[in-house]
Amino acid sequence: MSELLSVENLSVRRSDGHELIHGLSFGLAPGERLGLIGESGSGKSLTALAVLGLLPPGLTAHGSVLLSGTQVVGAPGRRLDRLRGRAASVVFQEPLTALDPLMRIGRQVAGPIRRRRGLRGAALRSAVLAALEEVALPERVARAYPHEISGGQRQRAAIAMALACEPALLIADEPTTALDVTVQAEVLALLDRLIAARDMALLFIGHDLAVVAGVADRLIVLKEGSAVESGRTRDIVREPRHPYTRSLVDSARELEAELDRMAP
Ligand SMILES: Nc1ncnc2c1ncn2[C@@H]1O[C@H](COP(=O)(O)OP(=O)(O)OP(=O)(O)O)[C@@H](O)[C@H]1O
Repeated sequence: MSELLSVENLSVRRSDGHELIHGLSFGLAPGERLGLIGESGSGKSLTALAVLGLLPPGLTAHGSVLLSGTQVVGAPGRRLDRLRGRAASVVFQEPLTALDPLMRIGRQVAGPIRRRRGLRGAALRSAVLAALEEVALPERVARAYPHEISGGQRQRAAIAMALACEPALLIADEPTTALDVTVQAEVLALLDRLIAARDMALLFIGHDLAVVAGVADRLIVLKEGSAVESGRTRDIVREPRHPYTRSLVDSARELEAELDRMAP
């Protein structure tokens, strides 16, 4: 299978030379689901941003990131603009970062649909409603401003915007961490269904093993900017080799046992 994303020896450095990500390598084929797991500050978000060529000022990527055959490291912004959305789009932890507070949801979802599919007028309006329906949002949400809907609905709207570009790869950076547990489960099930239906590849980032293992077929365990373990999710959960991975598995099991005890 040809690779959609090929990351080779990726490092991220600060301008003073301090390295935050140390030589990561991984690949993703169409339809594959990879989870990046690690504690806060382990470098998950920087990896996602480096893949999209979106590192904040002062940080630089080194190595190679081939996204749909285009080299992202060192590429001019214009070339990457064409790639973002189509090759890969992203859903962040906090949906408000993706949403404009002063614009109604319908207009925001319309933006990427117009750019990607060139629709206008009535055709654009019905495509927006279809996109909202796909993420189980009622029609009235189109007329709402972000602050008028719930956190779960905002994240669904952000997912609709990310999917409107029909990306081959969806990067989801802690997409449910800011949500209540029940809403979290609904949004995860929705993502799972949409990704399967569109045969998209997924790079799913999270700190909660139970959540990441539930969506990803393969895992990379990150610690202090390095991959300490990688492999099939099933194998890692059954037989973690690195002590850090073992601690993640143990705490996920403890939580599970605790929930079992609390269950009526
Ligand atoms: N703009 C920046 N300038 C300097 N250092 C940064 C910058 N952004 C992140 N870092 C540092 O890089 C390291 C990795 O950060 P990153 O945000 O990728 O972690 P993370 O695993 O995504 O954590 P979280 O789960 O809290 O989002 C951290 O030590 C962080 O302090």
